[in-house]
Amino acid sequence: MKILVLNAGSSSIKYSLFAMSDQRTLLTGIIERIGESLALHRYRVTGNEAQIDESPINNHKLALQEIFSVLKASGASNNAELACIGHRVVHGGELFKQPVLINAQVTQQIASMIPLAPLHNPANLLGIQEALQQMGDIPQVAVFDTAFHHSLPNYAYRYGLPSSLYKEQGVRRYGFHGTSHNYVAKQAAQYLGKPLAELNLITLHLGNGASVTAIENGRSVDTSMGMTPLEGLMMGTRCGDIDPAIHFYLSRTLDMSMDDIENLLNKNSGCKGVCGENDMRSIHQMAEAGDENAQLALAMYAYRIKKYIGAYFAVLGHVDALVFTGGIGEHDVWLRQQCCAGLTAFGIQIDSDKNQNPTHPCGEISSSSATVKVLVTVTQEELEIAIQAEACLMGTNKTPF
Ligand SMILES: Nc1ncnc2c1ncn2[C@@H]1O[C@H](COP(=O)(O)OP(=O)(O)O)[C@@H](O)[C@H]1O
Ligand SMILES: CC(=O)OP(=O)(O)O
Ligand SMILES: [Mg+2]
Repeated sequence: MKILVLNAGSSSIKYSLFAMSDQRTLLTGIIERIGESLALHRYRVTGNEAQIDESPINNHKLALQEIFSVLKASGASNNAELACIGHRVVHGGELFKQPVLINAQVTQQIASMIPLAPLHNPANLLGIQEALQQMGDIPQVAVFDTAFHHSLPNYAYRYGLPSSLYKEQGVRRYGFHGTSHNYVAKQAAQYLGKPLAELNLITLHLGNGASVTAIENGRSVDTSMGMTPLEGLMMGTRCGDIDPAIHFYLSRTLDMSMDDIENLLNKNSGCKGVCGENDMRSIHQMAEAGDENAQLALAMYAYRIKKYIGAYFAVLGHVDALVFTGGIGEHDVWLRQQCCAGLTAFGIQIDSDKNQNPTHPCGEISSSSATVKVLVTVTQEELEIAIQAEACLMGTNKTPF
């Protein structure tokens, strides 16, 4: 059985084709900068050279057409062999606690959640619609970022706002990156040789978007992102936790519209707002060259993570392991050191040699005397989506959370 996974973001689409018998990747690619003058398409058919193509791709529809033509030309699959297409859908609200086979009603329900995820759900829906046009009646499965966090207790997911806003408008914490938190938690359990249901973990997904999750006995009990992916850690371009009164202040003193503020907080804040750059590798280069704003952005980024580690220690009482993942969590040696520094009282201590070069796909970087393991795990959101889509398709899908 082969499964194609589409992870459509606002300006990029990642895709992977898997052979499910041994979870092998047959083809994987990403189109970035969709809508800009030159989009960048990188893909690789396993066993062949990576291909890079720069050309204008004006919209998601064209990007998807390109993906399907690569898929067909690669010979990696044809329509007959493709069992289903799995989609990452960011917001599933309270409706979707597990993956679901997509039909017209599900599509409409995902659309109804656009106000809760205006930057993500429209792109996910486009992916679904285009796949339908391109591939006809091949089954499609939606796998939700929010699903893993359905186990949050009400005192963790409710905001201190009037109950009617929760009951009538759905204003609550949902949490995101659930597929990744779930995947790396399973990897950590395997590494530690214990059932996930017996483990307390703090998982840190640090990519362009970033979130931390407190996992108690294998279930998510708190997470840093909120009603939308804007809350929590400071991110590449998103502000994370801020005083909500800043909104009124910006509106009254700078006459900013709601759209201006939304754009500012999502796209021009976080590291980009502080130092003008959102890519962590570039921020390090700037900091090393003496740029004080870049140095400040790094210090703020690490400090926010450390505060959440402390908070989730208090939530969990006992922690078996911290798990770093995402492009930054997997690669940024300095950052891992920085956000664990000074936490020996919690049992956290990093071995700086191991931290330089953690083993893949799951490496331990804590010192041998530490009571809390610190792990670096490569996340595979697309593979996890394929695994969950297969279970959904085969009807073996049980509510896992
Ligand atoms: N070697 C590295 N050191 C520090 N940061 C890195 C490194 N490699 C990638 N990153 C950072 O990872 C981030 C992207 O993470 P990724 O998980 O790929 O993003 P996405 O959320 O889009 O999946 C970028 O900020 C990038 O700079
Ligand atoms: C939900 C979210 O923040 O996703 P991403 O990190 O892909 O932007
Ligand atoms: Mg990622």
